[in-house]
Amino acid sequence: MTQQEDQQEELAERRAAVAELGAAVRALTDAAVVSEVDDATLRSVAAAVAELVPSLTAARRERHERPATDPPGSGHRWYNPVIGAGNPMAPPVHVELVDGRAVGTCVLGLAYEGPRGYVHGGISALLLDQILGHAHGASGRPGMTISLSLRYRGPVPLNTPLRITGWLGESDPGRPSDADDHGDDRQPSHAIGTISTADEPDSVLVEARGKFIVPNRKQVQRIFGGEDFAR
Ligand SMILES: CCCCCCCC/C=C\CCCCCCCC(=O)SCCNC(=O)CCNC(=O)[C@H](O)C(C)(C)COP(=O)(O)OP(=O)(O)OC[C@H]1O[C@@H](n2cnc3c(N)ncnc32)[C@H](O)[C@@H]1OP(=O)(O)O
Repeated sequence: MTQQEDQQEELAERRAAVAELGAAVRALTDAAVVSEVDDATLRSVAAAVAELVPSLTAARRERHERPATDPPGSGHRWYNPVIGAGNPMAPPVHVELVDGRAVGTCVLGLAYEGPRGYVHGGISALLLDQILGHAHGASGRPGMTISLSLRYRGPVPLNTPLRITGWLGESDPGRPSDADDHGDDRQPSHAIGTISTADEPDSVLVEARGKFIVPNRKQVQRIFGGEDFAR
């Protein structure tokens, strides 16, 4: 095996282990929010879970440090709170690009509840921000959200397969392209997204409009310390 194949195998192993833990803790979170067992059982589970923490934090990363799952250039985000298999907070949403559109699918359990039986509006905003980000990134230039507005048209049901779609709209027509010495065109992109159930994809429950920019070199330096933020 070449050294590169060795590294690929190691990375795949790491990602599989990370996804395994993510799924197990996600299941624990779901169990914690649906559980109606007696208080003594809740307390004994709490104590058992607390005992597990030090075995994970024995080797830890800090803010700005890359996890082993996301080597430079991979563009991966295994702990992303929406799509990351390693993040128990993430449903996770599975995203595919279909004809230039980003299409996400997921089922949200009771951990994401807002109105009883339905998804919290902030969670809908989180999913749409992500999917708009994918629609923008599909153009080859991943960016950052500078504005996001939502219209909640109908309640989004929990425990129901959902479909989240994002695509790019027209850019600001009147805005001059004042390309500066950092080489960006400083034209925010407009992205549009919707959430519906998988069964009724044409019935829009939430609609989002967002603007994205590609940070220029100075901004990347200021915010991310110069590292290519999207890779
Ligand atoms: C991020 C991860 C990427 C991972 C990629 C992986 C690959 C997979 C692909 C895809 C999936 C990705 C999915 C991610 C989805 C999640 C996205 C998020 O949640 S992003 C976090 C929330 N957003 C922020 O935190 C921005 C916070 N805002 C700022 O930091 C500043 O406002 C900033 C840097 C954007 C501009 O600040 P100044 O001080 O440099 O510039 P000023 O003076 O304020 O701007 C003047 C005008 O010029 C525009 N402008 C500034 N910079 C621009 C630029 N680079 N391009 C175009 N216009 C720009 C501004 O919008 C403003 O316009 P006006 O007055 O509002 O109309």
